[in-house]
Amino acid sequence: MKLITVHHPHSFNKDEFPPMVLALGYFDGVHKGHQRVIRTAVETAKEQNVHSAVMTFDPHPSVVLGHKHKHISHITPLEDKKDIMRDLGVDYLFVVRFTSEFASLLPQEFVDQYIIDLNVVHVVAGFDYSYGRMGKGTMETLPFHSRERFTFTTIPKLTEEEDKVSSTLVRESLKEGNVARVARLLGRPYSMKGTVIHGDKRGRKIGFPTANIEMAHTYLTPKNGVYAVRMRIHEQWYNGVCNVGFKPTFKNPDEYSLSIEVHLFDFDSSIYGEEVNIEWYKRIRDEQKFSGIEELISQIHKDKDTAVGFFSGI
Ligand SMILES: Cc1cc2nc3c(=O)[nH]c(=O)nc-3n(C[C@H](O)[C@H](O)[C@H](O)COP(=O)(O)O)c2cc1C
Ligand SMILES: Nc1ncnc2c1ncn2[C@@H]1O[C@H](COP(=O)(O)OP(=O)(O)OP(=O)(O)O)[C@@H](O)[C@H]1O
Repeated sequence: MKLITVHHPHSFNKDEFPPMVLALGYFDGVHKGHQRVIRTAVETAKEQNVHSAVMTFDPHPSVVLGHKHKHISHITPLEDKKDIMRDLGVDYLFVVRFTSEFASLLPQEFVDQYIIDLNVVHVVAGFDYSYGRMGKGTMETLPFHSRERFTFTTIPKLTEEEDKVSSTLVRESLKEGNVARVARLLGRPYSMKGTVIHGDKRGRKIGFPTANIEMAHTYLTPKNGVYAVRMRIHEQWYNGVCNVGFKPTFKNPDEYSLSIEVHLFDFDSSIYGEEVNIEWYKRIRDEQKFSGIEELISQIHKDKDTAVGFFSGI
């Protein structure tokens, strides 16, 4: 897959690219709705014997457009998005810098400069895709703006339990800790890359050694609490339990800092500095402040049983 970063105004012209089928969207999460859009682009390109392409933006438009909620954390940070696009068989990934100048392009200017001038012969986007200044361009206006230079496919709404599958719904589900729903929306478990760092070294003493994880990119963290997870180290997956939170049993509110720590089952090696991948499967409970270590230990035993039971059932 070729990665092309584009800064507005660009100076590419048609001859620099082969004919392409282009999927359009921000694609945070590359959820099942996005996958339909991208797979359709890849399949259509194969049928027409041309190349497939995806155009995404960076940073998220909300950062530049001054929305109340700016998305600076991601479901799939750009690095992970690239890997997923590659796995979906995309030939070209265009990452357009979403600047205020780019955002102010008229819909016709966007189509001329970012579709027609890049040698796109067919566009694929979802039913609610919008483009150009104030999002005035829609799938209804695309035939007019296309100047009959390309054709297009509109992907109908994909739903899950009557809700539209969307990046917003994935973000909300992560905020509620509903990682099981997130996995249904993404078509794969939520996953996060990171590095094992040093913690307070208390875990081993209480019989549950934990790997403290520093996230590699700007991931959204699921709601504080305890989860059944899998963690990959050196290509090998292990089951475990993860606590996301402040460890209120041991810390005072003035020293709260968020930690993500994983206790793996059947594992006993030193892994400081290792790069790992965590997959989130099921929320078990809220993080609690226990009145003593013994209570915490007996609760973690129960958490472990819950997670073992969960993994033996799938
Ligand atoms: C499955 C699991 C559940 C946990 N639940 C809580 C909790 O509810 N409250 C809390 O204060 N700490 C909780 N912890 C965090 C422990 O306090 C922490 O693992 C221990 O203090 C070791 O921290 P360290 O690795 O930084 O030394 C949990 C840890 C694990 C692995
Ligand atoms: N559920 C869906 N069904 C069909 N197409 C979708 C669906 N969700 C998104 N798309 C399409 O995928 C492309 C990328 O979507 P985009 O990332 O812009 O928004 P989104 O997933 O709807 O998230 P948000 O919650 O931020 O609006 C767009 O063309 C969009 O119309």
